[in-house]
Amino acid sequence: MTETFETSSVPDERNAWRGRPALQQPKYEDYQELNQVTSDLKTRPPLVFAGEVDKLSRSLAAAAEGKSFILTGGDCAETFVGSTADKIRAKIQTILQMSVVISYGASMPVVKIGRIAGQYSKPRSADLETRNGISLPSYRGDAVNGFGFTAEERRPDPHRLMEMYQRSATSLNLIRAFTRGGYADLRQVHNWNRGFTDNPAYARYENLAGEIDRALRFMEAVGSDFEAISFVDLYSAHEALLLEYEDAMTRVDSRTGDLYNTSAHYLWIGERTRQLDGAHVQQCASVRNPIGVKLGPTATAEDVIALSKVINPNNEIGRLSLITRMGAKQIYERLPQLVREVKAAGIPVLWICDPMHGNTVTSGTGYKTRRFDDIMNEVAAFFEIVVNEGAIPGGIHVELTGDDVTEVLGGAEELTEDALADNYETLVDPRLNHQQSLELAFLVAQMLGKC
Ligand SMILES: O=C[C@H](O)[C@H](O)COP(=O)(O)O
Ligand SMILES: C=C(OP(=O)(O)O)C(=O)O
Ligand SMILES: [Mn+2]
Repeated sequence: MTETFETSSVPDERNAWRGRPALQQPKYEDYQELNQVTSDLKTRPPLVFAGEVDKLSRSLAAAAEGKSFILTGGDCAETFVGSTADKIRAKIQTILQMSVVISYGASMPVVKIGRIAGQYSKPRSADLETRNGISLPSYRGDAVNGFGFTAEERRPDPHRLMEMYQRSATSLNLIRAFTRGGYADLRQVHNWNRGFTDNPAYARYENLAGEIDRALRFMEAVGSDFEAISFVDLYSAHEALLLEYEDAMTRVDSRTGDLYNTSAHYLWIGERTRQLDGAHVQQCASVRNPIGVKLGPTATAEDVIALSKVINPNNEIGRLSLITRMGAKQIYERLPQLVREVKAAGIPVLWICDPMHGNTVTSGTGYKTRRFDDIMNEVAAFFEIVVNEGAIPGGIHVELTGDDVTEVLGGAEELTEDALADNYETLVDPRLNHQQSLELAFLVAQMLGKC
């Protein structure tokens, strides 16, 4: 049967989230205006297709069994003006390079997922931001309001949801072109590198690319079929935060009658919105997309078991990923017991490490930043702990950019507090720059190789 999406006969689960407590939502002035936008969105074509989502689900199942590894990366908060061809290409290139480093180093297929084409909304710690005695609503991502510190900019505007859709569509179009049209061909492995090879990460990558090149030339010489290396699958992902947007993009798959959220392939529920009876959990439970849940240091095995009952009642492998973000200081205290008890409960989960969100600090110069060493230490600890408990370290989830930003302290180039000001671009959380991302990939390859 041809895959189409219909909005007509809508199953009841679709609306089950309504009426549940919904945290971190914009407070719109005019809900009629919101309804106009969401009615329009409901008529728009899906951004992703059920068949693609199902393919990703199978790959996540493989990762849960240790047969592949998940790499999720991209901005903390995408911006509309930052959704340009150059910036998206640089992010894709970074993800491709990291996955080559990991799969070559650890002989493991890497499933590539971008926090791209939809990561436009943010949960915030505080509803208001105060500067010089003036308080305004916090910036909640370009899908909600503007970053500029004026009342007008900070007013939540429902029309931004339509722009989120449009930007996501053009970004996905570009991703599809890059990953299908020759750019992602493994024979381009050298061309993805850039910068000077006196940079340790680039030099290391250059060596590895040389080895891959020789192997490919050998394969070519013996007449291998190169179809499989000429394109890659790069899936899209974002935090499923804005309930009305995600609802408008949820469609019935005509092949099966099942609901799919067609705004992205993979969706995750944030640490701040993972309440068992909350709207976010209910909404994600109703769709067939694979779902991730962020878990901070207060998460317990009881939380996870209860969440699994709601989100993954049939215990499908790969459907539920647990994205732990404990922080380098707390991981040894929190993660071992969590993994042990979840394993003892016998529920299938995919363990993923987010080494970013438990390691946020403010620099002496006032920047929101992270230490590269903390990030590396949390990843290394994650592997050690998960393996020790007899479970499988299935992936990493990181905030990165393909650009040479100065947002995370340290790394081979030893970025200092003073250097943060040079090229600090993020509107919310600090991201690994291009070379720090590669350095992390080498660590992952090493850790994975030991498993
Ligand atoms: O990824 C995002 C941030 O950690 C989250 O939005 C909270 O940030 P805040 O504490 O600056 O509000
Ligand atoms: C807000 C985020 O994470 P968490 O929900 O883990 O704080 C994020 O991934 O940007
Ligand atoms: Mn973030």
